[in-house]
Amino acid sequence: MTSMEIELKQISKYYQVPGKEKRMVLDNLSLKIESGDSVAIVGPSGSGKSTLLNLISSLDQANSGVILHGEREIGKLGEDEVAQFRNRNLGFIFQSHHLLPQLSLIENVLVPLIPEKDKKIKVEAEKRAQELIDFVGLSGQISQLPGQMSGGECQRTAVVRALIHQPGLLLADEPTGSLDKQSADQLGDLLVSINEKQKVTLVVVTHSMDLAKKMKKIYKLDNGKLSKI
Ligand SMILES: Nc1ncnc2c1ncn2[C@@H]1O[C@H](COP(=O)(O)OP(=O)(O)OP(=O)(O)O)[C@@H](O)[C@H]1O
Repeated sequence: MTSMEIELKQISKYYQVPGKEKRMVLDNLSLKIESGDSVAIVGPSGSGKSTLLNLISSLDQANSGVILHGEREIGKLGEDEVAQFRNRNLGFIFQSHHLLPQLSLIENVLVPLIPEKDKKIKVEAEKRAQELIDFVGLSGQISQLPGQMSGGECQRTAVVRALIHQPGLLLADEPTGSLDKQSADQLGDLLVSINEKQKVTLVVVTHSMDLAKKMKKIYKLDNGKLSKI
């Protein structure tokens, strides 16, 4: 997989809670993210950052507009196709690492391969897992359980898990939100080197300007609109 270009054309998204007025969250918004770019989305709480990420990742659908991943228009794919597209092309990192507590580091990293039937793909991914674990500096800890690792180490493990299928796009929602300053700084640097060396486009939603500043571009989301800062 090579890094992916993403384009959002005139996207609008509103929520309609019964008995309440329609709430416009994203208002006719356009954005082009070039292949291999690293982009931070910042903005006040409730401005729609996670909503935007959910649309890019096809977990949610816009009310109007078009989202392109390379040549592919996400809104035109059927449910199964979208799920397959997500599995094969996208990697996700969240504020919480979501590792399974009863599994070791290496077992957690290999979880996304459980449904994989193709032996060759599986073997290649297992080899890649080892290389990625080396890359994030955790090769000495592959047998440890999440409870025996620090928050930063768990989050780095989650990064490896997100990269196991060689996604073209890595999406991170507040990836440093639960880390102390030093671990947050380390994780930010790791995301930057992954963007540069693993050929993956990176989109990070964050409240942290320290993290945002590590990305090549920063956009602020406010009142449904994006502006470059
Ligand atoms: N499923 C939903 N139904 C109704 N309203 C929603 C839904 N999801 C989000 N919202 C509303 O949409 C707005 C944007 O939410 P979103 O979570 O995208 O903001 P955010 O910028 O990520 O916030 P934060 O920084 O606090 O995580 C908020 O006002 C929120 O209450």
